Amino acid sequence: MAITSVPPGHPSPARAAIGQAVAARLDADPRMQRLPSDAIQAWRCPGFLDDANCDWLVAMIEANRRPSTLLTDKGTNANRTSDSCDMDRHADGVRQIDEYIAASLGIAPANGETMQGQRYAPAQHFRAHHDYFHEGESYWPRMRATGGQRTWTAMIYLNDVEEGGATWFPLGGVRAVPRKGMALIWNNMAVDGSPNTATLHEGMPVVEGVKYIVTKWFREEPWAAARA
Ligand SMILES: O=C(O)CCC(=O)C(=O)O
Ligand SMILES: [Fe+2]
Repeated sequence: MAITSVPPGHPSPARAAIGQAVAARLDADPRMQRLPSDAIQAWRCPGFLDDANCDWLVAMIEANRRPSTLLTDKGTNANRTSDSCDMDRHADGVRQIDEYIAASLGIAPANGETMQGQRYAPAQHFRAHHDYFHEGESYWPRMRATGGQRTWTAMIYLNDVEEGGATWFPLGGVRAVPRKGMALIWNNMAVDGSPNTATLHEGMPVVEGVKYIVTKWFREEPWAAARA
């Protein structure tokens, strides 16, 4: 996930096929709005999750949050200053939301990593990064063996933020402003199935208020921890 100058990975027909199938499904879903970009495939979906489920997830994040960690050879936690928590995928409520997100993308729930909750207080942010794994970094063999690349990301904003906290793709030309219940969904791969460097994105600093989100990262294959 660190930003390096070496190519982050290679083309992959399997990932290209996943990208095509999910994009076609989202384009056919009247709830989804494709975001204009030549460089990345991204959709927003206002009202994806209802208020009661958003409030329930916020309460879970409040109960379980701890300072965020990052998977990288170079980064430090200064890159991600929010609090995070893993949502228990087996818990009643989380499982249904997991399945709802997976069904919306048309990806098997088993390919989804554990849903992550995040809370950003004023000035907290998630600096520019890619969600895919850099295949040159030391963690890659371990990731390849446990589900492979992160292909798609689905994020849900759980509240309205007074000011700040937008998700910005500076190379993709996309900026999403948090709205309670809105989903932001994007393909981390390019059309040829290689990691798309233009998916670089950041969670901009919250200026006023608190920002809550949940993120689902989907692997190209079933995620090892979910196979058990
Ligand atoms: O907080 C945001 O808007 C971005 C979060 C993000 O990039 C992630 O969870 O991977
Ligand atoms: Fe991200």
